[in-house]
Amino acid sequence: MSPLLSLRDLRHRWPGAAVDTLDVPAFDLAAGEAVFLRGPSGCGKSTLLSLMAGVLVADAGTVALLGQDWRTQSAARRDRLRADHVGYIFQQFNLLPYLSVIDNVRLPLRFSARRRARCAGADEPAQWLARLGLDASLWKRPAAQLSVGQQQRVACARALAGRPELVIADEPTSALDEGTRDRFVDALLSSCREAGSALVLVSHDARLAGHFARQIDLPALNRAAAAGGLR
Ligand SMILES: Nc1ncnc2c1ncn2[C@@H]1O[C@H](COP(=O)(O)OP(=O)(O)OP(=O)(O)O)[C@@H](O)[C@H]1O
Repeated sequence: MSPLLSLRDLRHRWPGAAVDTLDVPAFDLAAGEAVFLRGPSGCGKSTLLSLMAGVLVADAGTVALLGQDWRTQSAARRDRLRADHVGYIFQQFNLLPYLSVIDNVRLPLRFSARRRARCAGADEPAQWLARLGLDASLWKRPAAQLSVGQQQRVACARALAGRPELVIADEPTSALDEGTRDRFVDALLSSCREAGSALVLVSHDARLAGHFARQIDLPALNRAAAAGGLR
């Protein structure tokens, strides 16, 4: 079966930089697979996530999601592909603060007919909130009134709404305390399994790696790091 996400001979250099940030010969992610991506600060983890989601386009090589290379798509087509197939959980959540919790979770469905069609029912956004342990008394509140841990659960429910094939999480636990962190990662992993979504999660926190069957050390994968370009 062809992979969900396939990288081949990927090269990326930021404008003005003297060396490549990333030079990755090969990486495949299967449908529904969960991967923990780690590496020291500045090694290119967030850059790689942006390339996987088609937010950035590689200078060379292939980054294909569902067989479609981001580099050969127009900007409008990339936006469409991302809205249809990718859920993104940001370090600072990026919720709309004055919108209610439930409307934040519904947002991706407004931008994607495909994700609307994949919803198990009209109340799927509410089901993800419940699944992630967010009390129903909070669902109509503006997102800004929630605690950091609660907002992070809303961000996960939003990423999962409409069951995108790929969920990307960039340091989603950095604002959480230690006890909450393990529970949060377990809830995210089991929710992704239930949604059938693959997960790429980046964290500095090596202790979280134990939750994942597959772990990737980015400097080991990245020829630019081996060449001494970055570090
Ligand atoms: N918008 C940008 N413009 C130019 N250079 C950038 C930009 N974003 C990142 N970089 C550079 O690319 C390299 C990798 O940065 P990136 O944010 O991907 O690393 P990271 O591993 O995610 O770091 P951290 O763990 O600290 O978040 C760094 O040298 C950084 O300075």
